[in-house]
Amino acid sequence: MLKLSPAEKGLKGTIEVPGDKSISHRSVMFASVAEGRTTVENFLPGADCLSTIACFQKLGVTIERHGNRVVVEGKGWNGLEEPKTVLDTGNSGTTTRLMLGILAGRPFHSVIIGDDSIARRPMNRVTKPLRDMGAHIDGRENGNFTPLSVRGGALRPIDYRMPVASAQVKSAVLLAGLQAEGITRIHELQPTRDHTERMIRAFGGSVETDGKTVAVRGGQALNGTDIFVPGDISSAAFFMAAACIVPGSEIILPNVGLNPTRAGIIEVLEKMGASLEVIDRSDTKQGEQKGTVKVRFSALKGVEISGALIPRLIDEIPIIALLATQAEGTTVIKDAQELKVKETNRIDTVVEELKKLGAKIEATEDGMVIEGPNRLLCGAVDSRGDHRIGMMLSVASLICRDAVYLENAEAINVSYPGFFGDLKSVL
Ligand SMILES: O=C(O)C1=C[C@@H](OP(=O)(O)O)[C@@H](O)[C@H](O)C1
Ligand SMILES: C=C(OP(=O)(O)O)C(=O)O
Repeated sequence: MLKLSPAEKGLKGTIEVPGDKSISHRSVMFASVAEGRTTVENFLPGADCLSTIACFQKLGVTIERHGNRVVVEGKGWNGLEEPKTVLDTGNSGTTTRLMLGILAGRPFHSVIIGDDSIARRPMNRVTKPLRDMGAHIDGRENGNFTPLSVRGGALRPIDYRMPVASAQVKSAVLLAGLQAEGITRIHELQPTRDHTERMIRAFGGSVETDGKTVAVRGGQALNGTDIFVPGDISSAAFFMAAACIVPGSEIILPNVGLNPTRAGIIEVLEKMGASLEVIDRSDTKQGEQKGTVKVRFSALKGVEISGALIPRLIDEIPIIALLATQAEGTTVIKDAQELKVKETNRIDTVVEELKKLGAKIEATEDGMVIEGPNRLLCGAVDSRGDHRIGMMLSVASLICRDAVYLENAEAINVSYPGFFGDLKSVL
């Protein structure tokens, strides 16, 4: 159990958060199926992205990592080989679902397993469209849960109307579509993060998008390239929130990814009245936006968050819930039922863990309602193996009346291995 003490003064300083998790996964996946060498700079060495590297190594791809620099020797789609052992995706939904899209078109057998959390997360959202495209996928409960076994092969394109707003589903179908003969078209329920689309273009491919529909032609050549991964806005969000709620704080976060399909947290903070500034905006070579975010302690007010905004901040909802406990008035989060199928049921875990600290928070069918501001107390809390819950509770401890004891803090390594070091640097 980790003892976390309240902050004695405002948080001050500069934190360069590690590389974006979504982009790091995709960089290794695309590099593995492209022709030639790809060098990835500022790769996130979190447990999830290391699972992606290990899986593609088992598929016969030469991948070397030196800290945050990864070099992949791609030999094209046909360079992937039948793995001799199971592919372990660990705690990573992104690895599991996107890799299924790649394996769906490969003419060999493979088996995917993950940890206990992955074993509870629904996979039929990807196995269904991939089966419709011609892949043979089986698994527990008719292919809904790991372990999953895949025998891929010749795929036909699909015109797919997504039943959920999920970038993982969209990306799995796009990766299968790149291997199908003809044009695969995906109609999104709501726009979701578009890193896969940007990555296809970065590797020399083409993809058409109009904000609602994404279309890709199969059989395109993808070529190795150099990738720079911007900092993860989902990781930066924990320090943005810490700065907002600890009196006297001022934190500077350079090099944060600001892709508009991911940057909903910035809009919410502005709506809540946070003192926040974005400067030095620029684009990476792969067309991902980035910039420096400066945040100061601020008086916050409650807001309503719903609809198309939800997919643009889905992973930030746990930390938004904490912010809401310190905001004047009521915060209502709706249309967020997808939270139930993350690493944990994030509606229940957020509500139950924050209640232990005295928060006025209630779960609803598709989100939560929070009343603020209220002083948080102290006590023992549990990440329950969910990295984002672990980081949210660590930030909460900064404003608690007394020490907080955090169980399963190591889960944070999934997306932010240096989290506690970075936090200490601004205390
Ligand atoms: O595509 C991605 O990289 C991700 C998409 C989101 O999941 P869904 O697609 O399930 O919404 C997000 O929650 C996850 O952390 C990463
Ligand atoms: C939901 C998450 O990741 P994944 O789906 O890749 O496990 C997350 O990082 O919050």
